[in-house]
Amino acid sequence: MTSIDISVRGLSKHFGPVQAVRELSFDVPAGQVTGFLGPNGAGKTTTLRMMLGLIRPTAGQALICGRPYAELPDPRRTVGAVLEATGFHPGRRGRDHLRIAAHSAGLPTARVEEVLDEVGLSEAAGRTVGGYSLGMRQRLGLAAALLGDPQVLVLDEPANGLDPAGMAWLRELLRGRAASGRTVIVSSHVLSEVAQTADHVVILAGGRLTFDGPVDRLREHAGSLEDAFLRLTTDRHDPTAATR
Ligand SMILES: Nc1ncnc2c1ncn2[C@@H]1O[C@H](COP(=O)(O)OP(=O)(O)OP(=O)(O)O)[C@@H](O)[C@H]1O
Repeated sequence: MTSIDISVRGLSKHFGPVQAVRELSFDVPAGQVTGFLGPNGAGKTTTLRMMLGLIRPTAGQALICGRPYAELPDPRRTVGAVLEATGFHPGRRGRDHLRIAAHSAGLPTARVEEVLDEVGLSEAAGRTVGGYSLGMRQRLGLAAALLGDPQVLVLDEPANGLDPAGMAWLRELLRGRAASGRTVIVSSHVLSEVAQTADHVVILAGGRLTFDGPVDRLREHAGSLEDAFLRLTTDRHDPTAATR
């Protein structure tokens, strides 16, 4: 039986009158890449932030390895997350950013060179982050998330700023982690970006779940993946759309 590393149950979030996430329930299995998809404003980032305990749900809960994020005994080794490739000190070298992150998380600084190599930033590690491209900042964020070699990786739009070679590299890295039994959830508003990487897809529209199942089942919804995605994100009231 597949083990479940993240379970979301009845999760809702209102920001005043805005219903960002509505009664969302789904599981993220271990050993797979789960694509978390939906158009702009669908509620993806809000859901990921609730998973990571950064915002409080209006209702429901998200559990990681059976517990709310705040109750994980060793969160840095359990979950690595990249929500946005910002917040880096521009005058700090890439390597120093990771050393500080490792130190403050109680992780061995020896991991820094390993993750730099893993994300292809070893050569640029001595340069200050202010001179990094968006793609390089994405790689640095990912390196920080990998420091604790976590079981679960949560990535919000990690392909932003990556060139085609960078996308191919990211795909391989995520597939490799899933193949070693770890869990990856990766959000995107572009289906084609994750279709080749994901085994499992969760789609949101207007804060609601419209699809939850294997990528192959998504293909059965329409002639092409793009048609399926459009159908599932523009016709929110189709009662047959949400599948398990
Ligand atoms: N702090 C906030 N205050 C008020 N409204 C918010 C807040 N955060 C998100 N929202 C609203 O919640 C809805 C969902 O936003 P969210 O960022 O979760 O969507 P998303 O699917 O991640 O979109 P994108 O692909 O554009 O990043 C949007 O209508 C957004 O404007």
